[in-house]
Amino acid sequence: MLHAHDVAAVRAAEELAARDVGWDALMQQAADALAEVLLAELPSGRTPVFLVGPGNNGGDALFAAARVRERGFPANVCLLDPEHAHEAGLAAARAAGVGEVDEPHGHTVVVDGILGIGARAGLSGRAAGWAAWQAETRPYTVAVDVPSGIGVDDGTTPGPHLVADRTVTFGTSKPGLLVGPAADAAGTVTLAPIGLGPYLGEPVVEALTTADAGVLAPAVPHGDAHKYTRGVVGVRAGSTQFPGAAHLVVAGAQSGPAGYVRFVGDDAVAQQVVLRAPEVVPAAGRVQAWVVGPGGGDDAGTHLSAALADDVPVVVDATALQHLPDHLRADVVLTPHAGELATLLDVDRAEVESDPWTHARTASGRWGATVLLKGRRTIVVAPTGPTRVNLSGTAWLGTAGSGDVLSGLLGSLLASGLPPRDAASVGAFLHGAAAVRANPGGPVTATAVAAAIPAVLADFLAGRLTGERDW
Ligand SMILES: NC(=O)C1=CN([C@@H]2O[C@H](COP(=O)(O)OP(=O)(O)OC[C@H]3O[C@@H](n4cnc5c(N)ncnc54)[C@H](O)[C@@H]3O)[C@@H](O)[C@H]2O)[C@@H](O)CC1
Ligand SMILES: Nc1ncnc2c1ncn2[C@@H]1O[C@H](COP(=O)(O)OP(=O)(O)O)[C@@H](O)[C@H]1O
Repeated sequence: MLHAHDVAAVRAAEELAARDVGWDALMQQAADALAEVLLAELPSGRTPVFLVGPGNNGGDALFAAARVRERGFPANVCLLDPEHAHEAGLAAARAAGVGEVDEPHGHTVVVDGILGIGARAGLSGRAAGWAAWQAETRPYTVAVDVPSGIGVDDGTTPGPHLVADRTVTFGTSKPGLLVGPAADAAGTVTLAPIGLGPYLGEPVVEALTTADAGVLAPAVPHGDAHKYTRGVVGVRAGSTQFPGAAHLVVAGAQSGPAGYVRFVGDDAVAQQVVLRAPEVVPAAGRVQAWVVGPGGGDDAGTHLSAALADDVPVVVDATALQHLPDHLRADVVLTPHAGELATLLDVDRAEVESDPWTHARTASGRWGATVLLKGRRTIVVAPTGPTRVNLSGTAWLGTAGSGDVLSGLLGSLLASGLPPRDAASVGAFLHGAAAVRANPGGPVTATAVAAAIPAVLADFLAGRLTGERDW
């Protein structure tokens, strides 16, 4: 599991760590780790320019520039404010023979040490000018701790900021490196441990990795399992207008760990579902989880009420999102995309896209439900506990019907006994990985994504899942 902590938690941990080892040792560890990545990563034959701000982030950059120079490679520094630069760091850089330039222009490799976790989001003045230059010329950029100018704690980018190809972050990840538009500005994130681990509390954001199959353990059938102990998932989806959604939700439900799929809906649609998937039972009955809404018709509200009355976990998607009662339970999983969440919260879609985490939390708080906000980095917010962000997948997954497959898979995971946060986050993870598996580097259909899920799930359980994202 990847973990991210907010600025206050990092500051508190640094304070405690510094009591044990001293501030200087912490910074030296950070600079060492940064220099190692730079020496391994930086394109050879080009001189990097280290952009240096007034605080400790600039200090890290200065010490790292010194290390790079000491190892025989060229390095220039460019000070944002020559009156305010980390003194010991500047002395080290000068002693190592690092060059000094007044402006970064002309460099094609940048190390961004302007601001770190001490920054307010949005750069101004000279730093904003550097951000504009960087956006225009796109030098290869490594950010120190965080790209300068992002909203470190919320993942927003309300003003000028740098955009990195790689970010070397210290001690723990930060929310802004995982969620929202800021995460896109971070590029590939490398975690450099600097010994904060023992001093950090519970993370605010987590992300599943290929090593987290333990989350699926409660859903794995053992020797004496049968179809009912594996869980029954009930599907209330599709309509005469959108019969395909019924097939796709069923395909998603059948791809997961549950042992039985029921379908409740329009008779003609139910007949088609059974023709295509003969394992499905087209009748109401006891279920351990419901999926309601994809391709739903005028009766989506009635289906939602019926599902909620059953007192089992419910996945609420698409049309059913228009019929929410005032209060829901934590085992109800709402699965809007940004447009649907905007409608639910009566805001513009662009507002949700610029600050997805806040809006997902708002919805979770308002309804008391678990919210899975779909997108490039799908976000799962439960009423309590850390947010989970999904780092698997491919932009090719943005294809009609793939959300229907996801809702079916989530229903299966819930029916098999996973708690809502785990079901939602592992469902998004497997769904994204299946899209890559279905056709690496190219287009996929929702049907192909569903078909790829069982093998991806098996590989995940066996600890041999690779290539789970294409970015
Ligand atoms: N505290 C420590 O011992 C460690 C800190 N480390 C580094 O220190 C960084 C944090 O250092 P600081 O607390 O000095 O903070 P920063 O280096 O982020 O800089 C804060 C300074 O920038 C100014 N500032 C804030 N927002 C601004 C904006 N939008 N535009 C212009 N100026 C702005 C502030 O007034 C303040 O003077 C971390 O991100 C990390 O890189 C690492 O060396 C690891 C150890
Ligand atoms: N750019 C993207 N990168 C990765 N995944 C994406 C991207 N765009 C959409 N997705 C994923 O594709 C799925 C689309 O779901 P949804 O919008 O509900 O589609 P539909 O309603 O057609 O089924 C979601 O799982 C979402 O996270």
